[in-house]
Amino acid sequence: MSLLDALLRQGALRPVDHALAQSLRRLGQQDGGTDDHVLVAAALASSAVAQGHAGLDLARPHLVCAAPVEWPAVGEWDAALRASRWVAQSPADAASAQAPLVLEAGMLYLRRYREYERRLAHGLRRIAAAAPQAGDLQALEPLFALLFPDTGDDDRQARAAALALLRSLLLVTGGPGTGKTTTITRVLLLLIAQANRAGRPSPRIALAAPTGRAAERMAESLRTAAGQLRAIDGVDPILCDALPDTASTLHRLLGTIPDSPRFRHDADHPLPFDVIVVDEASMVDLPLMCKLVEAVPEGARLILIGDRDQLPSVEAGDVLAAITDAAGEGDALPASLAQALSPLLGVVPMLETENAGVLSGHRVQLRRGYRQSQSLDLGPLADAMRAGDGDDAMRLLRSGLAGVSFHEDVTDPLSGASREALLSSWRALLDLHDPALALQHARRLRLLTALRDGAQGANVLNQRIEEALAGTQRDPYFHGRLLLVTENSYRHGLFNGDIGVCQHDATGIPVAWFAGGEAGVRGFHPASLPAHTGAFAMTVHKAQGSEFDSVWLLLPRQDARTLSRELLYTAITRARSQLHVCAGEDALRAALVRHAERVSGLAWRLRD
Ligand SMILES: Nc1ncnc2c1ncn2[C@@H]1O[C@H](COP(=O)(O)OP(=O)(O)OP(=O)(O)O)[C@@H](O)[C@H]1O
Repeated sequence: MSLLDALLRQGALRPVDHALAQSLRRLGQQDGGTDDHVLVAAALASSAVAQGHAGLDLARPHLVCAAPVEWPAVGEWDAALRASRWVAQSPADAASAQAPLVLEAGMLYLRRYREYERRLAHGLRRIAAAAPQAGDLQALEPLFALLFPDTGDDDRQARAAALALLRSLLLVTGGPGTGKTTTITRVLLLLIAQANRAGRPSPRIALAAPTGRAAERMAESLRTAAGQLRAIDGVDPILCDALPDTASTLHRLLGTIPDSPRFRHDADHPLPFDVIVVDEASMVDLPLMCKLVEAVPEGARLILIGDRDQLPSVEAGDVLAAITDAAGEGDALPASLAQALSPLLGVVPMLETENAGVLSGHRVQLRRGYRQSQSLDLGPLADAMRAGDGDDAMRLLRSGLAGVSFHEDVTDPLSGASREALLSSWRALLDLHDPALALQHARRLRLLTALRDGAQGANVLNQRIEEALAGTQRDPYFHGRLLLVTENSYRHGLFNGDIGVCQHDATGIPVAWFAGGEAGVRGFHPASLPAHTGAFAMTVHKAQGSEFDSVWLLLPRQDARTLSRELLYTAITRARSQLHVCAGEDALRAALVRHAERVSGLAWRLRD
């Protein structure tokens, strides 16, 4: 039996992956057939994209397919692909310009994804290469000193702000509460001051994030940070007035075209902004990042903010990780840059070479956490999980960190002692009649799970919670039910990940309320809503970009492929003041061993 048939028989391929291989087999029949190695690689390249990889790494097919089969030797596979008419080879293989597959640097891509990767790398290089007008940095020094009073070798927030003045492309990465938004607000204020001093109008600034909820949070944090700036003696309030106070989704920023994968803004119709700031960049996938970067106009700045240790985007990507890898880990700056920034930063570590790569000196990793909640000591556990250190994570969980409760071996938090703790919080929603208050209350508690389906999946958990709150004969939109929107609807202004609450009006008619709009809340008839589901429990993937006062994390009884250290890290860092972890040691350790690694060629495309 051929390897392709064996994979199919084992259920290791989706019908669509198999269909691609089958069509190549059929088309190749007149020319003496297509090698089985090529067919398998084609099916796996298609499957790879569905699993978030940019393509198939021939040396690591197990990342795409866990079937217990013997994979072809890399050399043999590579030779078969090179000999195939379906496979174009880099750099430019004119003879097979229409080939559906591309082989490059040991990776087999579906042509479209290789193009996204190539175009994204090209676009990032273009932005990084543009040096913005620095102006007189000395003149900005008094404002800079007010905004960053602790400037010293170790103040990375100050480093990020100073770099933003001289760089068109900047990545600001860091864990929750490391001051990413605070820093960016100050960066924007400096850019406004810089323009005004030079007699130019304030820059046109766009704030965006991949989901509606993340955009809302970004705008909220920015408004808070702007409020803090106004309180600093000596900061001109007119500069603060020029700060943006709203953010949109990336889709809205780029302008969706109904039934088209294209956007209104692209390379030919660039975005009408001078500074584009994107939060939660780890959630942006390869095609979207490519389209965004291409729409950044010549001379504009792009600032990407994110936490690379979080779960990568569901779609093909892990773009942020690849870009940060290309930018390098170190803090040292090329000598010319370090010297240029010395009026603001004093002495900074310098690189030994000026040519350390196109993205060197374009990234700052913020390390110090500022959101110190007395009640929640998450830092050490987050560090252990990020590092995949099972021993340390188990020790910390068992030792009882402030605000962290470990319910070891609990596989069902909806039964036993924890049941009432969870239900009583949600029951309070049944008695609230003010939608704004109910939405606020909804942020207090969330049950997060790694799975969508099965007894420990979000769907079943929601059904059980809803039954406990409103009975078996319940109205599907009972008063107090929480809803999660699962698709973007521009018509409604509702986006994947938005949370709403159902309330019955005085006449008993159900209305689904969501945050937003002039009044702070917007009501919809439930029948008119875009696709949605219950939201008392949700998957960690859906919770990305949101925070809750109290998080209950449930891990599956047995190891599951979706478990990874990134999933655990993302889940626990959603908690603001209390974290409950319901898990067994085996599942926890298995999750921490697994790295949600994504195959991508972006880092090498950006490196030289
Ligand atoms: N340099 C600083 N000194 C004191 N407090 C700070 C500093 N930087 C940030 N903070 C405070 O820390 C808290 C978190 O800051 P901020 O919201 O900017 O972090 P963040 O990294 O954007 O968080 P998140 O990942 O949740 O978006 C805020 O209350 C902010 O005021």
